[in-house]
Amino acid sequence: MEKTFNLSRREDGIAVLTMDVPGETMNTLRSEFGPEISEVLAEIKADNSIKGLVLISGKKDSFVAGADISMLDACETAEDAKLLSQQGHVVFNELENLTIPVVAAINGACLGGGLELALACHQRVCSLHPKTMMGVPEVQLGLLPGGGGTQRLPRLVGVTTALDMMLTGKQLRPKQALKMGLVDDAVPETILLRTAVEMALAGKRPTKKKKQSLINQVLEGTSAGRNIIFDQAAKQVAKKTQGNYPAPNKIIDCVRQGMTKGMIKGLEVEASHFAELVMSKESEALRSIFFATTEMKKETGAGDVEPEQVNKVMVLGGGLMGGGIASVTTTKAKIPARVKDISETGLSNALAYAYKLLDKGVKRRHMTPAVRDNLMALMTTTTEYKGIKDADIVVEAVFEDLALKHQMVKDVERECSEHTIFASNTSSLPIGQIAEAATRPENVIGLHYFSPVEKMPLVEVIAHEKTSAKTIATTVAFAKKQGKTPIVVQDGAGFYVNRILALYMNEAAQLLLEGQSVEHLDKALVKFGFPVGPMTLLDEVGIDVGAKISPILEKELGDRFKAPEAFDKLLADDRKGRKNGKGFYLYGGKKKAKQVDESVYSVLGLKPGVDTEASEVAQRCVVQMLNEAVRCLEENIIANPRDGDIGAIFGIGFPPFLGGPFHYIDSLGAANLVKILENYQARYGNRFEPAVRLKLMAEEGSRFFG
Ligand SMILES: C[C@@H](O)CC(=O)SCCNC(=O)CCNC(=O)[C@H](O)C(C)(C)COP(=O)(O)OP(=O)(O)OC[C@H]1O[C@@H](n2cnc3c(N)ncnc32)[C@H](O)[C@@H]1OP(=O)(O)O
Repeated sequence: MEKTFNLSRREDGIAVLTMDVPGETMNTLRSEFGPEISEVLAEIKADNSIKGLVLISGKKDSFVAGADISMLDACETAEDAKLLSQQGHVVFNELENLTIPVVAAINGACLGGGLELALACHQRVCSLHPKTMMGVPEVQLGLLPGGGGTQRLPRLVGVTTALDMMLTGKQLRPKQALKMGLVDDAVPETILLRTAVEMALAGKRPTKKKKQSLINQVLEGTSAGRNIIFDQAAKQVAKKTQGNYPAPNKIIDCVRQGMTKGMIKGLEVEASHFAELVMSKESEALRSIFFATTEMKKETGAGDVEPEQVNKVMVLGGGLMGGGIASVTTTKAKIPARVKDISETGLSNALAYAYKLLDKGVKRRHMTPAVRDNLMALMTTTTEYKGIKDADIVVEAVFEDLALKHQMVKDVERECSEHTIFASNTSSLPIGQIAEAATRPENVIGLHYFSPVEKMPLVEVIAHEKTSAKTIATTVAFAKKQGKTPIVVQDGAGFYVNRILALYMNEAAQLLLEGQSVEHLDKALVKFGFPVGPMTLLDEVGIDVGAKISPILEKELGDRFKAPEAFDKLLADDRKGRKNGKGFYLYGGKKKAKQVDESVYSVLGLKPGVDTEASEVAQRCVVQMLNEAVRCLEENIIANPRDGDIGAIFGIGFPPFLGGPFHYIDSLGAANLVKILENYQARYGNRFEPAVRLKLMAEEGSRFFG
């Protein structure tokens, strides 16, 4: 079998151990490497001519991406997982206990177990390559660093910094890593190996500890101080996770026990907690998201049709969405974008949007002012159709008005080229209706972004029946260059995400009208696992936007989408939400904590009654979303349950620890969900009628995933 580790000896006495997993684009750690690495370490220990060791990756631009997640998925018992962690401890301890200096030379992704491997070396030097990132993202998989990271990281960079890294899973750039003492040097890739060799030749030197503030020295230097840190961390975790994610508290416990009772005890606790987490349903759900998104990275959205190159983009409309779309085009995809708006105000908004994003990067030292200015230069503006003849794709982000979009289609076909794609950012209008104005309907597609554009990873790529495969493939590739996760959905009012969201929001509105308070509704759904509650979301999206979409959905999809008429009173009272400072909550006040605008009850003619059980409130809203997701699948709006899960998680923040609507239905059981829906149908009406496919699955006892 081809070896993963290759040991080469240099004349200066430094040995270079190169890790290069055969046939893989990334190095990952697997238990099968155990015997091979132990053999190599024994060879190194036995060879007195070796004065030092450099560990480097044989991959082009990645070091080690962590433990092989598929290996973790294959664990059948907690004992299997615990053994993996313990094996890692043995190998990393053996590496750390070598008497010769060991230096990790890091170029590219150094994540999870990969960073833990580097932490077991005596020193670390990384390259300044754009892909060089270091972090322990295990928490995003519902796990914890199980290769000694919970013990070595705090001892290297301090408890506070280590907890921040482990509880957020943040990935650090070279200069950040150097500043915090995670690495001893950060150098151009061309001299990475040479620098590592020089460090090894210089002999073992403890990594320079970063200077800590006096208060941090006290907090971290005493058990009482550390307990304050741990207790604070636990409070923040409870607020952020609402108790839905077990990993963060286990991370805190590993660090607490290790710092209190020593590293050996800490490693024991780490292996036990790691094992429990590998077997947890939350981690299984989060790992499924990793596998899904990794698989989606390779898909063109149109089979084996190759995308066209997009070299120039035009954005019609410089508003909130247009500004965001132009910004991610220039700052992420690094493609020139020309923004057209009818007013200079709109154009300046788009420029300001991009500048604000980029300047944040400068302030965080992620980029230099020169890079910012170069990227800003990629965005140009116009109030005329000038300088767009060579646009490869035009993204329109104008008002949700069909006639206006028809005019845009005609303008673009007149002013641009025959190959130019017309992509509409419409959130609800069927693309087929927009394409009716086109002489080249094969070039018309939907490209639906979510607000805020720079933060929400999902885009829906909506093909109408005449959209060409080339248009789909080109649009999908373009969205990926913008850093988006695209799902290809079929044409239909509300497409997928807004369609399942609409029923969820309508049910929240019904509950409000039944006397539930605004804050209770929001707290119930946040407790369930959503990032924000439905009333907050309506304020953020815009009550007027919701009111515009509802009738379109009701007309196309049926009465179940009928929004409560009482909500018309909100618009009559000019309540649009955050955008005009008047909605379910108060805006513009000095108080940090959001406050409900109590006057909303009188506008709706309500007196809040007794808030019922939060789980019941959440369930009524969520089962509406689940049921409609199944309908979207049976109508082929979405291609498969995987896309439905990713769309809901990345588009509206469906709780990731549940794996998405379809994974959640599997965990609930189709029969159980049908029973809940039929119970609600009897109590609240036919809007709860179970989807046909769901009833069939209930009868068959089938699941969406194996
Ligand atoms: C011991 C404990 O601490 C446990 C751990 O270490 S848990 C693992 C922690 N590591 C991670 O969570 C990193 C996961 N990977 C990524 O975030 C990304 O892959 C990347 C940032 C490293 C690279 O991203 P990108 O350049 O977009 O490349 P792909 O995502 O497409 O990945 C390329 C191929 O590598 C495979 N891969 C990457 N990481 C892992 C992993 N940890 N386990 C298994 N496989 C991994 C990925 O599946 C791709 O494989 P393919 O055959 O090319 O499809």
